Amino acid sequence: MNSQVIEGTYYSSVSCDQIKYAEDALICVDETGIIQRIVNHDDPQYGKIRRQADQNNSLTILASDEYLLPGLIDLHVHAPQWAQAGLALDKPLNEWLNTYTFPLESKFSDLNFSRRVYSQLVMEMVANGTTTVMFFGTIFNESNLVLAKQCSKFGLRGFIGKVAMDNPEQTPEYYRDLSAKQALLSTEEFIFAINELQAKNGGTLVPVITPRFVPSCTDELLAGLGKLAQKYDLPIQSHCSESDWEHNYAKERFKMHDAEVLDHFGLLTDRSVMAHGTMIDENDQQLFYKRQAAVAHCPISNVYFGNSVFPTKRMLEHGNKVGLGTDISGGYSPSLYRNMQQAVMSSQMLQDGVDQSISSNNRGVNNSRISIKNAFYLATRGGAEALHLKTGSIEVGMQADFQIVKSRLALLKIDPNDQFERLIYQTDRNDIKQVFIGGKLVYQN
Ligand SMILES: Nc1nc2[nH]cnc2c(=O)[nH]1
Repeated sequence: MNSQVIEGTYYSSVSCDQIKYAEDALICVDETGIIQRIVNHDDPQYGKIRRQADQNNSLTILASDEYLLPGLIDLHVHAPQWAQAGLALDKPLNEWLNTYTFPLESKFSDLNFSRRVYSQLVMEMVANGTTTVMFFGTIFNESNLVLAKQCSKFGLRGFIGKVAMDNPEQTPEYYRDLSAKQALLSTEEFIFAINELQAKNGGTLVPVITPRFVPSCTDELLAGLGKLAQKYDLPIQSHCSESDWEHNYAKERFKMHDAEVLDHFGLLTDRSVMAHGTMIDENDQQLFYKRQAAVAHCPISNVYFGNSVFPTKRMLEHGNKVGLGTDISGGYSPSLYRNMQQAVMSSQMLQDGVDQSISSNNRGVNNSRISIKNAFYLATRGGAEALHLKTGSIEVGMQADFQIVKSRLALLKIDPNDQFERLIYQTDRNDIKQVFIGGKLVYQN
């Protein structure tokens, strides 16, 4: 039984280079929120299915300048940092963390403050067409549960981590887990609490093992978190070789690269999503591939803190798993559209190089440019594959996570591929008319 039928033109990613497009299709969603059937205009059943849906009041008809797209998947968000999005991005990562970010995150022991920030953040993400998010919370479980409840309230699919950080040499006394043991206990309590909430509220709420990054954790904590991930078969998130500073820190402390350290402690698995990776080399890339671990590429944030451009094209060509992240608030924008645009722009700069005093032959890295289709893949299918979720594409059997986008300035008649490119470059929050998660309307503009 269809509980809902959407009639209109849709775009969906088929592979990293290919999109699917159909005009005036019927997207039929069953009562469990799964896409049950897609009926093309020339299908003999089209008229009958449309008529039935119309009679049942379950037909939504898109206007000729509206498009159905899959909901976007944000693989890297620091939820508490929404309160400072756009602040102090001229500082290097280490200074930004110590001067702005740790003091801010320490305020989330206040649950009223947490509620104010998280209700606005979750609403903002959904309004930007994002339907699944992998979040870092804070070290405070009660506050992390406020975030989880806000996700449930809006229906947002939330992967949420209690941040673990216990290294006295790299974290301030006012914002640190008391010990590795306490951080592990608190992580385990958080896993139980999220599982309970998920069982009660339904939707998708998943606890995530979250060592902040290698510098902020002791060996005991990293090892313990690796064991917890294995014991409960959970996703893992952290940062990996985000900047020169982080990359060199791992080399000094462990005589290894960040990726190898994470692997050594059992934190690089096929359920891992590691943010940034701007400094990873070919060996690290092979290791990610071998473990089937994903990278959350955060192109806006990388401009500020990355010290280099992530080699997206190289990773995709080697078959590595890659998705997209806003990295609020290393990235100032909650919009994955802004990040898709930036991913393409940054890749072009990697290809061309940026220092005009170097001859053009030697200035950049050949074959680095990605297309808007590649970027759309990262924000949809790539993210879903990283999280092992059946969402991110408009296909039978997938979750009905959708957005309806209104195209502006349709002044020219152009071909569907060009129209798609324009749509991804031009869309912003105001153009997103409706958002559905699991077939349920969760946002209306
Ligand atoms: N961008 C970013 N990198 C980090 N590395 C450790 N913590 C953080 C954080 O909050 N943001």
